Amino acid sequence: MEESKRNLLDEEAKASLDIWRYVFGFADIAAAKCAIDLKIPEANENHPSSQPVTLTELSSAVSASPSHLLRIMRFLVHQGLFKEVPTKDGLATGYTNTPLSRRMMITKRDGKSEAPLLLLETSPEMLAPWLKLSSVVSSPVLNVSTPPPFDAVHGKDLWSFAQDNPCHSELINEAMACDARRVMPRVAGACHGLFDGVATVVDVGGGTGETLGILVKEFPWIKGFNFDLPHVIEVAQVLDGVENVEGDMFDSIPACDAVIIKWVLHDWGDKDCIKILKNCKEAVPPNVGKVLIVECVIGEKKNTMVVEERDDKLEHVRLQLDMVMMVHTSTGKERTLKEWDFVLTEAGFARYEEEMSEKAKKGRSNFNGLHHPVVDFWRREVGGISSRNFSNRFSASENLVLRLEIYKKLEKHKGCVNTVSFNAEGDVLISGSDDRRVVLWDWQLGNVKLSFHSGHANNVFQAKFMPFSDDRTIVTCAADGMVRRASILEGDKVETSFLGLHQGRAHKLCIEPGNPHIFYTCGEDGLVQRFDLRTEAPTELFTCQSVDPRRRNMEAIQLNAIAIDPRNSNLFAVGGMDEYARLYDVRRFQGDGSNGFTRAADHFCPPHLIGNEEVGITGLAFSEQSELLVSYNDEFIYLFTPDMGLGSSPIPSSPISKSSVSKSESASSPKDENEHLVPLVYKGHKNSETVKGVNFFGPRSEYVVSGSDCGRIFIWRKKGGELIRVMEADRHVVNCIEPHPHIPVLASSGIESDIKVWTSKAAERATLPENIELRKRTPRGWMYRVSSPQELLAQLFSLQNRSSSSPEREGESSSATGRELLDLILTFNDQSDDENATDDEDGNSHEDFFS
Ligand SMILES: C[S@@+](CC[C@H](N)C(=O)[O-])C[C@H]1O[C@@H](n2cnc3c(N)ncnc32)[C@H](O)[C@@H]1O
Repeated sequence: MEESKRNLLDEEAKASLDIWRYVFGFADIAAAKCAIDLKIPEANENHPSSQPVTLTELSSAVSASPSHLLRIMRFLVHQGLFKEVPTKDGLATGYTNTPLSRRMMITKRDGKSEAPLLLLETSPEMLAPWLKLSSVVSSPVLNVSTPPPFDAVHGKDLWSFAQDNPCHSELINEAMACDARRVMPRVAGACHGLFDGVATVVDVGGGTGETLGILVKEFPWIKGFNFDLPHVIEVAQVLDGVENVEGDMFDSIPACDAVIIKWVLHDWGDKDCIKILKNCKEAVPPNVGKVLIVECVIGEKKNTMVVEERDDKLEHVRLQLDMVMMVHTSTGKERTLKEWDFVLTEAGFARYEEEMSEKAKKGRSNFNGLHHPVVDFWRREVGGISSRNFSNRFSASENLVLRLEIYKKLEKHKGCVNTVSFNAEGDVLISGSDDRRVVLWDWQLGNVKLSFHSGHANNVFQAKFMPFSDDRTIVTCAADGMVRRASILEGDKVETSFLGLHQGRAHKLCIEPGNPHIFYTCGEDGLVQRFDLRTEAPTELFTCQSVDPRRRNMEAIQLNAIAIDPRNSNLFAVGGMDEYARLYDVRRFQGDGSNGFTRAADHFCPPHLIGNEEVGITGLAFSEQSELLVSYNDEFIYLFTPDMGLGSSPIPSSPISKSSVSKSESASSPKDENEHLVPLVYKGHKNSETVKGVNFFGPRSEYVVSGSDCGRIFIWRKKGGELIRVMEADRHVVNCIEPHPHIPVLASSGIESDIKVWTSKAAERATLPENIELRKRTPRGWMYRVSSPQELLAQLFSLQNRSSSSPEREGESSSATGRELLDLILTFNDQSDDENATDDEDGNSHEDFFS
């Protein structure tokens, strides 16, 4: 037989069967509704013997006539809704549930049951308008004379009808809530990061609040506002973290950081839809606000007029839903991407992003999706970029900086916390403390994931995860001069080992970006070492020396800070006890520690500080644009662009000037003719005590952050240097501020033993405090925190060595050395008065580690 003929016959055969789906199709729905009404799935599920339920047992459980029930069950078993299987003794048969019938349990609120939706759609009020479908279609234009089907039957639109009929309103609300339970956990899962930094969310047309209830549980920092018509709000749930607000979305929507609008826009035609979207847009802050739309997208037609083979069997459901809109709403419709584009553009949204649910995505490739995520789409005001980039763009918002407030205080350490940093993913925070312990935190929950002794004999100054080590390799440096490695083994067992040593304290380490093996350390001995975890011993790169040729090889510059340029990991900068930040190029290292490499490739110093012996550098950071941020003690923070360098041999204008340029004089009248070469300055904080870090904040380093001796955190706009935020953090000095790698979250620590995690959750935007002048505090002496007699001795020896190995220093600045010595002793006395015993959890005292 010819192929075309055979096809025709096949089609005929199929049609002769399919026709009955239409003739008696309603029987499927009605029988399912009957099962729900009688609670047959519940009777099967709750049968005490966990045996198949016999007909007699079932009829008694649901109070139904056995003969009718038998026919209903025969039909539903044939439909695959229930199974009929032999009882254990094999003497009879009984019924059991299937996954499908479990989705029809009206008493279940598990996110799977669709029974309330089925009951709504099969209610007489919703069924009657279906019979009027043809009248809408035959009418060329929707106008007063041909009202939409629902209005034609009930004399008013659905929402007015619901307002006047509380029982029907309850059916709608229950149906919507059951859908929210199914969809929202998926939306929340896919929105990872989307709500970071979002303090307030309004759910427009939120029904009785189920959607927001799920969101605020998932993202507990959110304050939710459930916004709906008064008759819905009257019966809305009272939920923690959710406020119910009545109103009309066509008038206005309460101001918030983000709007969610789920299954609402499809109820309305384009004109109304654009009006609602405009109101959503107005409710959120310009440029950074988010509008999250949860709706389905109908597949586009191809030229052949065949619906694009888009993804999955759900396309049928989407098209059914479009029919529902035609019957039950006045102007509502499901939209294709093009149609969504139209309403979004008309509403003034410049950018948006479409996101498929994971299941819908999978369905695209394997066509077996029996799942029912009709909702597979949401859009964001800021779009066209990946989720991570999206959150990054978001984190740059000044609005978020102004809403930063303490989200969690992490309490476990028993001494000052000298270092905090995040892992690459950003879900774990690592800290190190004077108590010599390292703690890994689930900072979102505020829980300790792991706490272990670093193996250091003194205050841990830095602890960082090595990249691509699955967060199992940690490197540390400390006041004992040691550099150590901690390996997290199976069962969270930790092994620590010695890697290298500095004479005097080892303040900082920096890791080559993306390299799981290589990092650098610097210490008060002026030494910079390169560690490669694949080799046994570190490489001593060089000892930092004075820029003055007469002093070279005589006096090491104590180093406090080291940072790698993220754009060129060959370049790193160091800073310490003089005025110059030095930039080195590791490629110039020749292996013998001589000539080329020991000289820095470039030097940076604000002109007015050149020759100033009083200042030193405590913190360094590179921006994403290779700018270098330098924090000076007893002075300010400066931002150097790469072209501001003084070269490899900056020669002080005169013999090292003791009569340095006075700060105020130079700050107000920089001596640079090239105005653009003067580094930007950030002022207001105080950096006299401790070795204070400095950092950038924001995905493109839009902000500069620093702690202060007054216990506050200062945030400046990088561009222009304007101070925009001063946050109360600690009672004492704040040393360390670390930004989260992806989202607008900060961690801070200092002299107190807790860590503060800051998120943008404040309801109000903060303003600058009236009086930013610093509180007077008794200085403890710059950079001296001496917590044991042993450390005091070590510091004294170090000081003595530095002086004796530097006759010039002795000659020129013996008074400075004497002052350092006095500071040191006074500081120790001061601290030993109020210092608690810092025995760690293992019961080890400091002495144990010295022995
Ligand atoms: C299809 S339901 C969606 C409910 C909920 N968003 C969900 O998906 O579970 C539409 C909601 O929009 C609400 N609504 C209708 N007109 C409104 C208006 N003018 N202002 C605010 N809400 C409205 C209805 O009361 C209803 O709760």
